[in-house]
Amino acid sequence: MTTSPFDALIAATTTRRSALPHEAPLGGAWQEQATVGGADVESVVAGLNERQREAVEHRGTPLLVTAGAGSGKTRVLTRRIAHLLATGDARASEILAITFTNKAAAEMRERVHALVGPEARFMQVSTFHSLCVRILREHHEAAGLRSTFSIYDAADSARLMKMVADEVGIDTKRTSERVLCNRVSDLKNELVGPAEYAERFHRDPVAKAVAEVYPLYQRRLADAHAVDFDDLIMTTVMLLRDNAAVAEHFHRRFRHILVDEYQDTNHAQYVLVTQLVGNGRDGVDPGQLTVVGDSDQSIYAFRGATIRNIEQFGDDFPGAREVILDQNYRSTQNILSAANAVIGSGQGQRSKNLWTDQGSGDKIVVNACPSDRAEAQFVGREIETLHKQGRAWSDFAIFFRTNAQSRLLEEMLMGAGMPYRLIGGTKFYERKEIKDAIAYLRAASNPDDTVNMRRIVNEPRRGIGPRALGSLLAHADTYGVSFGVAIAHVWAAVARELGQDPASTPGELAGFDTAQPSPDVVGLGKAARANLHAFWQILIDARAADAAGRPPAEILDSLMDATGYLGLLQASDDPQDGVRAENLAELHAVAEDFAIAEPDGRLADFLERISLVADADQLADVDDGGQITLMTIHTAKGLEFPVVFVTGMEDGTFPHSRSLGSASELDEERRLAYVAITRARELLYLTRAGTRTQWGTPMELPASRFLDALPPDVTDVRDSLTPTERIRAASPSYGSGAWGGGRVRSRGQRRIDRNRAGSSTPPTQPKTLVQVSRGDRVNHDTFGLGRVVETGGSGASTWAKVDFGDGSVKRLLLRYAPMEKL
Ligand SMILES: Nc1ncnc2c1ncn2[C@@H]1O[C@H](COP(=O)(O)OP(=O)(O)OP(=O)(O)O)[C@@H](O)[C@H]1O
Ligand SMILES: [Mg+2]
Repeated sequence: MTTSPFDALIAATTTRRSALPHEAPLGGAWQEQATVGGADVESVVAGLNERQREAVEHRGTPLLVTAGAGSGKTRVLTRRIAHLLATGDARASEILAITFTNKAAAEMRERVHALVGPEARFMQVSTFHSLCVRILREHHEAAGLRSTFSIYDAADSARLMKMVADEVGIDTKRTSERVLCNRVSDLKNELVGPAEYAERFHRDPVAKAVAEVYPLYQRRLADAHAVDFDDLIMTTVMLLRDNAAVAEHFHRRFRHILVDEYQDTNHAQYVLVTQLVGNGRDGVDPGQLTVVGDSDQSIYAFRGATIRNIEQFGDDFPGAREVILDQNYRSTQNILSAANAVIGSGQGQRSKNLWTDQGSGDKIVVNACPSDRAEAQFVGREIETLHKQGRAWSDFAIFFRTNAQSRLLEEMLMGAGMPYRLIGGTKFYERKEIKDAIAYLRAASNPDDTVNMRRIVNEPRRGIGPRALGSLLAHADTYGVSFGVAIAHVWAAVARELGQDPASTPGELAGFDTAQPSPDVVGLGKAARANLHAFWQILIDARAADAAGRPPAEILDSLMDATGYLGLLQASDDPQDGVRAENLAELHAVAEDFAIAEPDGRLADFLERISLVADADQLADVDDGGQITLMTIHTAKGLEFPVVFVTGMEDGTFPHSRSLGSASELDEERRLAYVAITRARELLYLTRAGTRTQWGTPMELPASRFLDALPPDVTDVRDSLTPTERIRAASPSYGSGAWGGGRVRSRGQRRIDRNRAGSSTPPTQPKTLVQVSRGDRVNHDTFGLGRVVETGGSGASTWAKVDFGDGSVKRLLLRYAPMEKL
């Protein structure tokens, strides 16, 4: 088995003990200790300004560091850890730092390492999710889980939700499984369990549906020995709440807890932090908590993040000290003035005053291009020119609001032969063949994982149609076993028919207790039975290989070969199948890399590793060999680049069309604009397109309202529109005519995935206005059923106030609202 990071922590403590000079005068451990002792406290605080230094040196009470973007919050956290170690105030194993992405965690570990030496590796730096996985794996029994529990990502959860909705007879055409998943996710982020939710009074039908599916969804997850992403946090919170001994263990272990990007923590994460800090009632002094954040960079409200956590830090942790940083070290003054102006133009935001002593720098280029294609070309030309002037490719980042915008930019870069990497986007792990291959690995690792088992049982086709599927499901139901075990029963029956003894295969490999009688599944054809037998045997062989310590890459290869999955792709003359086969080769490479990093890593460890790869982590995999970075603004949080292009600065693109009906969502878009602008160190470009093709229809969009906020003296406005285009693009009402014939997407297409950073949500398709008047009943994609209580405005700016029950009345611009009249 792999050593868990916690084992490493324990080892660290042991090392320190045996590393006393009189016990071990020579050897690695002792030298390690010498390096730590040798870290010089002064060098750790060198170059910090007075306030930063104050935060780094503070001891004794909880500490909140608030500051605008680029003022050194993350730097303070890193230096503070190094300072705790260098002064001997803490051992590395007593430190827990929580970052937003795994990439940020790796960076922090590296920086501390550079400051204090190898002891850094014994501290725990991770994201909330990775931390919880580790806690749950370590205490799985107390948490009521198997050690090999699966982690379902958003797509797995949606598929499970679909099955559950079908089971209870909820029409997912009316209330899509995504909507149900989002609601359940919101509830989990608020730590509201299924029983508690069921007790509430629900007026609106979506809420009623949620109350119905939530308990069953949880039961099906438990049946499959799986947890979804939100469960990771909620289950850990329950574990620490209900199990005092486990909680005390962590209070003793983590004496210093540091959280970056605190403005983006949700309620569940906040509770987790307070639990880890402890309250002293178990006889262990509360841990020392340090959090840093910027409420103006809160961009995850859609995942339940709340700046309440920052605003009420003082109440939550009495006696807390607050340190406010104001000097920015990242950007030029022009960039900062633009950021100040954009954030200050919101209603809900306080004014910001970021400043630097680095000088005003170049002006911000604002350019309107005739089309999205022309915009991509403009970006390409600028990058080429700057590159010729000596800038490295890695200096450039191109941002967009939604992933759908990346394709044209990619085509342009590919066409021009410029090296780039796309972070997020068509995510590797979301490709069908990759999901299939991982489903095979998961099904091998956990025979009860129903979602993945069902995904592959007929993939590639092995004659398991709806009828055979029905027989298997009925069997599972009758005998109270999982879907996988139903297949195992077929395998056993066929084996007996072939004169073999199923009991000669150990239960861990077969997926059920082979010593017990296994009833046959009724209603299956001969071919289906033979195929299921072969299918299950392949999974048994994979389990045997895993048990024998074979590396995950090898298990993957034999699964792909034995099932014929790879063979079919290779034999196909569809070029896309060729790409799919290449992607599988890429997955093989991922597994090999894993084996290098964790030579003893088993299949379950590999699966855990890949379920936690956040989008931004792809950054870590690429050397800085000079590539332009393409990413959504959400994934850019915390990062910085010398030259930044923010594209798609149009009302309806950015701010996103979905946000236009709600002041609070518009404020969130504004904060996103502030995050985007403050990533730039030296040069900033804000570009927009007069027409943009969305869902196959070219649309004319007016300039983003965020551009209006920019102070004229810091911008260099280059307008490549013709005068007519300019007039058209300036008139919001013009657009609605052009959209008249727009294709209206089906409901399920609109809101794709709220759970994912970088929001891959495609812009809502503007369409002919819904005509509604007071009293009409409507169905909104996200909010469900409601009644119109007021209407106003005219033409493209017609709005309606809709009461969706739950006490929520929303004002929606009809032009953008994904809503139909009933
Ligand atoms: N005292 C300082 N002297 C020189 N450079 C500094 C100082 N403090 C921070 N920096 C640099 O300024 C940049 C921004 O710092 P950092 O990333 O820590 O800011 P932040 O507040 O965490 O930003 P964000 O809000 O975007 O996460 C980094 O390049 C950092 O190295
Ligand atoms: Mg930061």
